[in-house]
Amino acid sequence: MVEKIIVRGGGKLNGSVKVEGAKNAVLPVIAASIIASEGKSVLHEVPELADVTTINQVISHMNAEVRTSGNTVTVDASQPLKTEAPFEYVRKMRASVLVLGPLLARYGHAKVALPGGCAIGSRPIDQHLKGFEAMGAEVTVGDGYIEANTNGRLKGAKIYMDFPSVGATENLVMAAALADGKTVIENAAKEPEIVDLANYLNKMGANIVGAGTETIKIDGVEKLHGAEHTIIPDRVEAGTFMVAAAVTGGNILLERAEAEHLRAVISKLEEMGVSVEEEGDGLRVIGPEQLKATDIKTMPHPGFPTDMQSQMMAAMLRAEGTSVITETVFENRFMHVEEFRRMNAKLRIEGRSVIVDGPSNLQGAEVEATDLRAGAALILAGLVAEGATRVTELRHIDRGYVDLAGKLASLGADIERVAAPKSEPQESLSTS
Ligand SMILES: CC(=O)N[C@H]1[C@@H](OP(=O)(O)OP(=O)(O)OC[C@H]2O[C@@H](n3ccc(=O)[nH]c3=O)[C@H](O)[C@@H]2O)O[C@H](CO)[C@@H](O)[C@@H]1O
Ligand SMILES: C=C(OP(=O)(O)O)C(=O)O
Repeated sequence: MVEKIIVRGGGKLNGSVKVEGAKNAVLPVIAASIIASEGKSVLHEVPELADVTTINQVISHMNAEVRTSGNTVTVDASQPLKTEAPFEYVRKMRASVLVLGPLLARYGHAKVALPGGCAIGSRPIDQHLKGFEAMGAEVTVGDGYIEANTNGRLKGAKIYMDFPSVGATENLVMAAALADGKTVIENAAKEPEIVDLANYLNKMGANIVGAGTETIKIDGVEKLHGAEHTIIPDRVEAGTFMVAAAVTGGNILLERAEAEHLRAVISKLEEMGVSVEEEGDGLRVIGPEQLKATDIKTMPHPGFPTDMQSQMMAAMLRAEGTSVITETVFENRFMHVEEFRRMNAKLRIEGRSVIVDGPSNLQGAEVEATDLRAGAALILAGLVAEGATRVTELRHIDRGYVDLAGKLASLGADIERVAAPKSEPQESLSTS
């Protein structure tokens, strides 16, 4: 069914929202669950997202048994698995490539469709493949597939990553967990989701130290077993609701939000005049009457996260003065700028930066979610625009947000998700 979200700008948002388990933590954790040759894994706080359905389909296709009950997912991968992930899944979700490391480590073979480019850039996976090769795998790319093979176990290796890639770090940590000997990954990504994955793997019997720092050391073991694990809260979902409070001058309690994971976002919001205080197991966020301008540069963790760039741009549109936002992680993550312009936003792209002349007098318009965070950012702008904003291409938003419209409505937003008339063009399926 083709749907759209209609949001009408107006009041301040008030109330509380529970933060879901993190999309970017649960995807590698479910991928990692297929390494276990014994026992089941029981995963808690698994968000009901389209991407979670996709990764579950990928591993079910390989013969893993996946059971979902509310926010708990049980994975039994103890039976022999197929070692291939076809294009029909990888085109829906690039994170499907995270099964490469576990399959290669457990079976010495993996064949995964090559992910294409996507709305935010070309996103190569050379750092993943370079690491597998350093561990002794032979990697070939052809006919739209990546195929990796090794004779016997992978070998522990010293790997220097040219850039602290999140996905490459995850793939290599999973592969190294079952390798013969010690692996040291230098210039590793330090994101909280890497720490969550390492904690889960250690519960499965792995021997990983240093996750969350730039050097991760892994002593390979011969086999891993299923384990019970609770997924960390989603810092990007939390950050998105923080911006909702900021732009509307609202007062929102984010239950289960983890301040430690959100340092950069919190300090930038504070510079803009937003109050953020720890309360209970979460964060209370209070927006000011008038936001102030600020400058932001996206960086690998603990720098400012690229996944919050477009939402912060929405906040800058409401801020007094000139803000500059610079994207250094992805080559092309400004597709939302044109959509904001349709809403009468005053902003321009200069190279890798966007200059925002605030505050803009935002007006509702028909806009397209060009990627999942861009979609969220357009809704945030719609919360403070005059009239109705209609956001289409919701499949992107559904990849990463559980019932975003429903949660905002529960905080007092005038927002609804409706079926679009049949005469409108059907959504096409493209690489995410
Ligand atoms: C499922 C998941 O967790 N997705 C997150 C993950 O994506 P993902 O793991 O794809 O992001 P990476 O950290 O790998 O990519 C960052 C940059 O490095 C480049 N690169 C990456 C790998 C490689 O082999 N070669 C290469 O050139 C990419 O094109 C990109 O420009 O981290 C990103 C950066 O925080 C987030 O925006 C995504 O939400
Ligand atoms: C870019 C994102 O995700 P993915 O890497 O899954 O495309 C995101 O979560 O903002």
